[in-house]
Amino acid sequence: MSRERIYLFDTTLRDGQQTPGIDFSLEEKISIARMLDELGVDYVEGGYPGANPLDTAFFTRKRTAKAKFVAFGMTKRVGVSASNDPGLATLLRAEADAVCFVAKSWDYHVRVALGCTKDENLDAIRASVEAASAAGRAVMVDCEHFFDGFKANPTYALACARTAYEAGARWVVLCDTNGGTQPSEVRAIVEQVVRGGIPGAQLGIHPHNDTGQAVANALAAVEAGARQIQGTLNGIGERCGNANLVSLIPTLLLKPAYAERFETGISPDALAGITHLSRGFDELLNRAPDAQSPYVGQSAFATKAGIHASALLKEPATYEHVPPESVGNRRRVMVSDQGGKANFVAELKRRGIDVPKGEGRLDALVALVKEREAEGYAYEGADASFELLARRMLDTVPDFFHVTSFRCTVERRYDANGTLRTFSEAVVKVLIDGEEKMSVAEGHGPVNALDIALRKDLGKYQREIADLELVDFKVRILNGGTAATTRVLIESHDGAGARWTTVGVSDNIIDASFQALMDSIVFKLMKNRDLAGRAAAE
Ligand SMILES: CC(=O)SCCNC(=O)CCNC(=O)[C@H](O)C(C)(C)COP(=O)(O)OP(=O)(O)OC[C@H]1O[C@@H](n2cnc3c(N)ncnc32)[C@H](O)[C@@H]1OP(=O)(O)O
Ligand SMILES: CC(=O)C(=O)O
Repeated sequence: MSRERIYLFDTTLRDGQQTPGIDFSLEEKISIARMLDELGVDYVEGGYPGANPLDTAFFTRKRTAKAKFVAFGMTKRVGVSASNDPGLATLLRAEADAVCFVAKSWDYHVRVALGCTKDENLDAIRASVEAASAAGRAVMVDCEHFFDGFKANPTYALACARTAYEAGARWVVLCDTNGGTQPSEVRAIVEQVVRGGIPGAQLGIHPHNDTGQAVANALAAVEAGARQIQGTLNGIGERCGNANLVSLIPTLLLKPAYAERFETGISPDALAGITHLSRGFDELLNRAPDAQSPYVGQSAFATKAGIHASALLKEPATYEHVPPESVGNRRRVMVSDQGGKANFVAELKRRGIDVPKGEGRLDALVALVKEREAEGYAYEGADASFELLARRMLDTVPDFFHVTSFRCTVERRYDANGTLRTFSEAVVKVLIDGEEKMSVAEGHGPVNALDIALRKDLGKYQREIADLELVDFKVRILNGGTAATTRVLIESHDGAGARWTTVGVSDNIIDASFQALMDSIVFKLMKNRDLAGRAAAE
């Protein structure tokens, strides 16, 4: 049975640019357009030429090789002809394969926002579509607020959509601009539009995520007949975002309900690169990826639960809805107080430690981890501290050096210029091969001073830790008050590109930080000797 084609339209560079806090540079727009082109979407909407110099510059040449490159803009203004509308002229001068107009389709907006008659708006839609078609562009019309408009005045909303279709638009796109429409309403309204004379093969959906259902709304529209979906990478977009193409694409390709009926332009290889793409896009946005993101998040195929891990390791399908490799993600069986022996055996194996499930020392390790987690440690996020703990119990960890004491002071006083400042100083005494070394350092705060002092003179190990860097420091107070237990997580990396996280817990924040720092240095020394860290680069 032949499958029907679903067309994917990406608006990361236009609606995504309307996300609070997101502002792409020209170079970023160029590289995102390339990423989308390689992914295999059908349309890349580049922005709004004429709205700002950057978007105008972006449209001085076509930015995609395979995908159709789309310029966005509003329909002509009422009161001027299409040929005399400066906004429309800029749009048609843009180097693009297609033009996507935003048109009003809610009579309330026509009255309040445009301040014109309903017929004048219909004329503007018709004239704009005809002008862009005459200029050789494929035309799409985003019917803004279509669903709210249809609920208020179905005859007029449908008239706007039909005007666009009859004037020659290739796609009429129904927008849930305010994002409040529910999937059942989307399905019912799209069905009525198809019955109202616009073929599904020319209908698209542009859902917003204000009730967390943009993806569900896109799928509901497809089920009702629409064949174009507009969305963005990682779901960015105005307010709560747009339909997340990174969630939609795997669903369309992997779920039989869609995969058996429809095809898209996305290849299985591109699908297998989607985790990498999604995380690379977050990197470009300079933000941490959402661990719980469907399909591509770090936790999407992770389990802490002992009962799950035990079955998962027998047959992955017991707890996985699709194979993680199909989207380029990986299975993670984590160790924590929720885990049983199966979690530990799997995680230890990944780290190169083979231990049978019946081994007594394994029971002791599981019990120790649960006991320490009750005290406040969290090993699921502190891979290196877990590995050191396990190796101390099941293997060996060399006694590289021994810190005999440390002291930190914080002083708040006026400096020589009369400015009130804080000064932090640390003194660390270390025993290496029976020889005691003392280091003193100043830092931006006590933990920084301690870190500098600890790493200032580690004798024969000094050169080995030169490329060790602390990249993140997280403090969590586990119970209230100034006498609270504090958990510190430190993320480190080295010149070889490996990353690892260590944990310390104490009722003193400096002591908790010190434990995490010590684990990080010992782990690095172990890693240098190939005694640990086989999983640290993953
Ligand atoms: C739902 C969406 O996401 S649509 C996309 C929204 N994105 C953007 O607005 C980003 C880019 N926009 C801009 O840079 C500017 O708004 C511009 C350049 C387009 C227009 O700027 P200005 O001319 O200064 O107008 P301003 O932004 O103040 O107001 C919008 C005008 O467009 C009119 N307008 C809005 N939608 C339409 C439409 N579909 N067709 C015709 N006119 C429209 C409004 O009535 C208003 O006109 P008015 O100034 O006579 O009241
Ligand atoms: C066009 C658009 O972005 C919207 O209606 O939400």
